[in-house]
Parts: sequence; structure tokens; C-alpha cells
Amino acid sequence: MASHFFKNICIYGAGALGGSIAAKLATGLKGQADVSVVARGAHLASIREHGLRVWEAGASGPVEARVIATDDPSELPRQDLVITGLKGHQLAAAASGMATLLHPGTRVVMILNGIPWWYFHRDRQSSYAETQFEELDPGGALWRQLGPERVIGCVAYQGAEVINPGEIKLSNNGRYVLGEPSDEHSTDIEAISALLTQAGLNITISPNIRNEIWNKLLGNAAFNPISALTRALMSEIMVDPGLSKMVAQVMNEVKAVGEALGARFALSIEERVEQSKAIGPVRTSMLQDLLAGKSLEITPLVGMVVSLGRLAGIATPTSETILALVTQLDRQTQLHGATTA
Ligand SMILES: NC(=O)C1=CN([C@@H]2O[C@H](COP(=O)(O)OP(=O)(O)OC[C@H]3O[C@@H](n4cnc5c(N)ncnc54)[C@H](OP(=O)(O)O)[C@@H]3O)[C@@H](O)[C@H]2O)C=CC1
Ligand SMILES: CC(C)(CO)C(=O)C(=O)O
Repeated sequence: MASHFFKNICIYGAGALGGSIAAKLATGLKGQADVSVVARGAHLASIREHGLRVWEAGASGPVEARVIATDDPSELPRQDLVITGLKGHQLAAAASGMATLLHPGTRVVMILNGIPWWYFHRDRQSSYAETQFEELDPGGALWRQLGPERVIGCVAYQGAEVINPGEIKLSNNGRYVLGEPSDEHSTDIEAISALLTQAGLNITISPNIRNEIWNKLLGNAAFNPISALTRALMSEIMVDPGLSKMVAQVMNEVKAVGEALGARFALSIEERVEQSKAIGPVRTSMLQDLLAGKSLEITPLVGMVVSLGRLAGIATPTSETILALVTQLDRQTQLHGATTA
């Protein structure tokens, strides 16, 4: 589909992950492509003035990268590749902006935690193929204006945080898993993987991106909302007997729903819980957003476990309780700010 000559590359939503990837592309491709970002507010102003500053894990200083930066995508030329770094609940509002960047061959790599809006596109194993979700994509704006056929799924194993406007800190070396919704090993995905690898990113191509999504969701459906509700780091959650039990309960629900929809899990829940104990003092992205007074990525991470559970006939009582609590927390934070919520 794409030309495999990526002259114009835009990172739409240059936050923690998007911004760090934009910096890698701008420095690693050494001028071979025009790298632009769509950002907003103080973050955009700082990127324009000072460039992106990215602290690699353990580095003594930031890497600086100059990129074309705007909050108005219609100022940019049509793009050969768009990489989205928006949160799942921010995508629909950006659908028309993203659509202005597309030409017939543009592919869109979507870095997301949780169940994405395109989940059932070309899911040939499922009786739900092409089912759309109003709660992820109100009015079908993404489906219509972007088109699920452009999407390449991306699951990120990279801890990252915007620590100041224009400045991003990475907490590990990170890796990214790409996959076509059709699970095909296409020439597009091969070319995009090669490009991102050339820029210095650790990329693998998955033969089953939905499995990757579910395996990652085990952690995010549990840790992200529990950390927002308690303001605890992942390590603090895991040493609390009540909270670590709740983590295991959510993970069991996610696994049951995923398996009912055909997903395979690499580890048992006991093994996954043990693995989580080793992660350390990480502040999840949902806790970061809460502390910054931002709205929370609830639907893709928690709401969809409950919705897909209903679809598949699997009970998800712990996730339902957490969903109600974290939804109210988000509502109160948006009304009164994070400190009084
Ligand atoms: N951070 C992490 O460690 C990890 C995150 N993930 C997942 O990756 C995805 C991206 O997360 P992350 O990088 O943390 O997200 P961030 O919140 O750091 O970045 C999103 C950026 O997009 C901006 N944005 C939102 N809407 C628009 C818009 N309409 N126009 C321009 N800019 C916009 C946001 O601005 P503003 O701040 O003003 O809203 C923010 O700068 C999420 O699904 C997340 O769950 C996965 C693994 C780890
Ligand atoms: C916690 C972490 C880094 C890994 O599960 C994550 O994915 C998030 O913060 O959203």
C-alpha cells in the first residue's frame, strides 16, 4: 500500500512515547525524512523553541532533536507515515486533523494500550469481524475518516514520562511490537519496521497483534486504574496484600475475556503476578495523567474489558467495580482538579 519511501513522517501526539520516537527518527534517520510532530500547549511552545529533549534511561543528559512542530496538521504536507502517540480516549477528537495528513498510501501506526477502536478489523477468526465500538470511536469518526485498513497496531513496552514541557524521560530501553490487523507479514510492515529499526528503536513484528494487546492489557487493566485510585507506584501495589490480590483478580478476568475471544496468553496469572513484582517503582501513565489533572484513558483499558466480557458472556465483577470507581475519580478530577479529588 505505502510507497516504502518515507519522505514525510508525522508523529501525531508527541507526548511521552510519541515525542521520544519523533526525536529518535529526527536524529537516527539523519535528515533522510522530514519528521514533524503535532503537539499542543506549553509542550508545543517548548518543542518549537528548544527542540525535543529526551533523557534515555540512565543517561547523564538529554538528547536534543529539532523537528517541525505544529498544532495545526493542515499546515503539514500529506504524509507517507503517521505514528500516533495519543491516548486512546483522545483519538476520536483528532480524527479530522489526522485525516488531513493522509494520501491514498499513508499507513498509520497506532501506539496504544488497551483495546483499540479497530480491534475486530480483519479478525478472520472471530464471529465479530468488523464490529465497531461506539465508546471507543463515537459516531465512527476514526473508522470513516482514517479507515481501519490503514492501521498498523503497536504495543509499547517502554516506560516514558513528559517531565517538563518539551522534555521526556525514558525509564528503560524499551521495545515496540508491530502487527497488521490481518496478521499478515506485509511489505508495508516490513518496511516500517526496517525504518524504525534504522532510527534506533527496538522493533519486532508480531504474527498475532491481538495476542500482544491482550498480554499487555493484563498489566494495564489492573495497575493503571488501581494506581490512579490509590496513587501508589506499581511496587507499592505489589507489596500490599489486598491490592496485589485485586491485581490477580483483574488479570484473571482479562484472561478469561481474551481467551473467549480467541487470544492466547504467554504466562499463567501466577507467573504474570510474579513478573509484575519485579517491575519496581513505576508510576503508570494513568497515575501521571491524574496527577497532571488530565482526563484518564479508562475506556480502552478498563471499560472494554467489561464491554467485551458482556459480548463474550464472561463476568468481570472486579473490573466493573474498578470501572465505576475510576470513572467517578476522573469526573471529580475534571470538575475540581486532582488535589481535591
Ligand atoms: N507513557 C508510558 O510509559 C506508556 C504509555 N503507553 C500507551 O501509549 C499511548 C500513548 O501514551 P503516552 O505517550 O504516555 O501519552 P501522552 O499523554 O504522554 O501523550 C499524548 C500527547 O498527545 C497530545 N494530544 C492529545 N490530543 C491532541 C490533539 N488533538 N492535538 C495535539 N496533541 C494532542 C497530548 O497533549 P496533552 O498533554 O495536552 O493532552 C500529549 O502531549 C497510550 O495509549 C498509553 O497508554 C504504553 C506503554 C507505556
Ligand atoms: C505501567 C506501564 C509502563 C507498563 O505496564 C504502562 O504501560 C503504563 O504506564 O501505561
